[in-house]
Amino acid sequence: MSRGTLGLTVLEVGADGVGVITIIHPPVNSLSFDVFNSLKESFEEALRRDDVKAIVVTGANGRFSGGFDISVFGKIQGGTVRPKRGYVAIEMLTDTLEAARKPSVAAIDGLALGGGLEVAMVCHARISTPNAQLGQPELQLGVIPGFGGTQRLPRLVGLTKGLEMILTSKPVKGEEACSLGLVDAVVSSNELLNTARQWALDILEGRRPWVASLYKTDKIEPLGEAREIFNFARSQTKKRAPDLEHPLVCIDVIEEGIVSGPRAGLWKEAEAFEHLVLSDTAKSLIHVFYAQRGTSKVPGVTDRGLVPRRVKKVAILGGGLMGSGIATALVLSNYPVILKEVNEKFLDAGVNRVKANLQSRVRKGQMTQEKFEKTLSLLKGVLDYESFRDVDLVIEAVIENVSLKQQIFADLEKYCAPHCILASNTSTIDLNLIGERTRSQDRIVGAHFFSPAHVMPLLEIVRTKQTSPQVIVDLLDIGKKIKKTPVVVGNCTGFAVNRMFFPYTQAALLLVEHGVDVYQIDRAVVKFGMPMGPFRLCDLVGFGVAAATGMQFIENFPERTYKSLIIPLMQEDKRAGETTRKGFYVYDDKRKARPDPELKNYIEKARSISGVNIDPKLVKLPMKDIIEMVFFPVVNEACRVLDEGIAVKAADLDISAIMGMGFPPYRGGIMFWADSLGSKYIYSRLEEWSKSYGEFFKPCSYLAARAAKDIPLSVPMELVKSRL
Ligand SMILES: C[C@H](O)CC(=O)SCCNC(=O)CCNC(=O)[C@H](O)C(C)(C)COP(=O)(O)OP(=O)(O)OC[C@H]1O[C@@H](n2cnc3c(N)ncnc32)[C@H](O)[C@@H]1OP(=O)(O)O
Repeated sequence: MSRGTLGLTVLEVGADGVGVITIIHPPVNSLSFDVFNSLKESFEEALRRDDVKAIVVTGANGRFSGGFDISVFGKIQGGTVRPKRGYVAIEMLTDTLEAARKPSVAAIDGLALGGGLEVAMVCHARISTPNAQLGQPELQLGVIPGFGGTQRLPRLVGLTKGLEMILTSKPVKGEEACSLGLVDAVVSSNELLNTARQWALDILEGRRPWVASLYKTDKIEPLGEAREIFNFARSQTKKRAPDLEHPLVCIDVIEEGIVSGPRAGLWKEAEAFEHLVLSDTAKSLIHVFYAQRGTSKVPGVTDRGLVPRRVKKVAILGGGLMGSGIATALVLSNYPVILKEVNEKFLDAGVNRVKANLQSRVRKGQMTQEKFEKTLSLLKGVLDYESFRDVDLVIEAVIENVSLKQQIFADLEKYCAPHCILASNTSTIDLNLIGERTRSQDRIVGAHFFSPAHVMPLLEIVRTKQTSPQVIVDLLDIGKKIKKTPVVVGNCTGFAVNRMFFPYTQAALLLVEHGVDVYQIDRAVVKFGMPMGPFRLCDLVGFGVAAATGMQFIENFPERTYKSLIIPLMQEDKRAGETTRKGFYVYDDKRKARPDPELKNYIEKARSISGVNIDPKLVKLPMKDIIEMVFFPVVNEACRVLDEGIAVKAADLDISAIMGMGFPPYRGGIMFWADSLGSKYIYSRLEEWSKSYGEFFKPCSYLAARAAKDIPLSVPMELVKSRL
């Protein structure tokens, strides 16, 4: 047995002559250097000992391994750890484990991801359970598989599938892995170890093949064909992620192995990995990995030892777009749901929306007909509150009308059990106001979903000063169960995401009125990595929604509102965005957007009414400046949100921006990106623009204070106080 502080492996030798090496590093058995060193020692011991004839590698507590220990990336980036090139991939895995004179079999339960799968692939066979997940998700972290995965996976499953698995980062489950040739047999968890032991002995005695996957060639196409596959993958990758370097490097590395042989491929992989791990993209994506997990750690709430209560049944009020989307998300995660509407017609429409959402999954092959029936049977439509007595959570998703919501919450208090959580999906109305006519303030909470609610990954959990920590812990748990990333925020107009969205749209409108081309802004923003520009998004959301949300901000934050007339003028002409086929763009039958030459008339009219002149400096504004003028006001607002305590930490705003606004994850989120540019720089730019274009750009006091001492925006306040 070898021990390390960051995990270890244990070798146990059975009477059958099989040495079982177990990776132990909770919670996911990640592979730190301690684990690797211990793995090498355990292996060498197994090879030395005469009572060991064959080896099985497995992971403790039903998880093979979640891959290389991601926390080590930070140490490599910080220069405190400098791994020797090729040490793990070549010296250890290839020349010690794969080349061993005793056969080894990987017994995979739970997870074999990244480095975990790479360890499994150097074994001479793999047995997995049906639910095991096997994959190479490294590209999601801005790196490539670095322990031989680029070479072995394509040799086991074929080039096309290997490229697909690596480029999409999507894992496959046991059965599929078996049909692809990635694993050799699928058995239940109970049978896993015994089957793997026997398999290892069978290899030893020649009853099963002894395969070194690095040298397999039977699934690799002839060179000409392989090159075509690589070129196709390159062109698809460039289309999907034009700004990212690492997916293309990954294709080059795989190709090197096919063209020059797998050992050359391993060396190229090692070299590329070393370079990529230090890239800004990897730093950003690794930050996002931790930030995403950090959203469910809320000081004063999740550190009290509270256990989430079991939510057995949920009721939803309102079967509109939001209500039906939320219902879909819940039934998809096996929650029985009651959907309440005010009359049969609306109820039918609501239920049909849920049905359509589920049917679209069946059409896309993501759900069987049988599962569809079963999932839909979890939904029950009702017209009154009678069946609300045994629900544990209600989510109100009716129209944004204060008195209606107040009435609903007063009714809920009468009909629901005292423990039932009373949540509202409001995106604008103060929760204190909504609960004014109840005495249930401690169980009133916001559950703000984003449309379409069954697709968008973010859930804002909005707490008031009275919301009990238990209710927040319960909602965090439900959020995770329905596969959302929950972010806990304070109660204010717009919460975190809409607070950031508002200046984004406003800045874009301000620029247009001062002379920047609408389409140039959208192009710059898309080039920056957003899924679409602010104007295309306005068209998609519809001017009605955009204007209604805008009004909330104008009322609440008048001093920093830029009042553009472009949208109201278009609305006067019955242009409302994509639904009317005319907005900032015009749309054809297939909803394809084209620039509209008539748009300039509205812009000119808006300018003349508001007395705004074209600024020659802005007419040919470079891309970089467009991005800064659109996003620095967002940074400014994010600073206010943090300063007011609406968000708990900067990383939560990074996740809110990525999942709620579509901010490019490879830039690490809004605050992470801002810190890469520096608070001083952002402050000086905003200050300069506020002189030319008004209060809208005025840097807030949080930003000013940080800039004065050049302190990063994301450093927590407690750590900053002494420096300010
Ligand atoms: C050279 C090599 O090719 C490079 C690599 O191997 S890179 C690593 C590749 N592996 C990955 O990308 C897997 C990343 N992990 C995951 O996707 C998910 O954590 C998982 C599917 C393994 C488990 O998911 P889930 O059960 O929901 O638990 P989750 O909350 O995500 O993780 C549990 C804890 O394990 C940690 N963790 C997960 N994977 C980790 C890893 N590879 N390294 C270090 N910590 C890890 C998480 O940070 C979290 O810590 P916390 O409790 O302190 O917040």
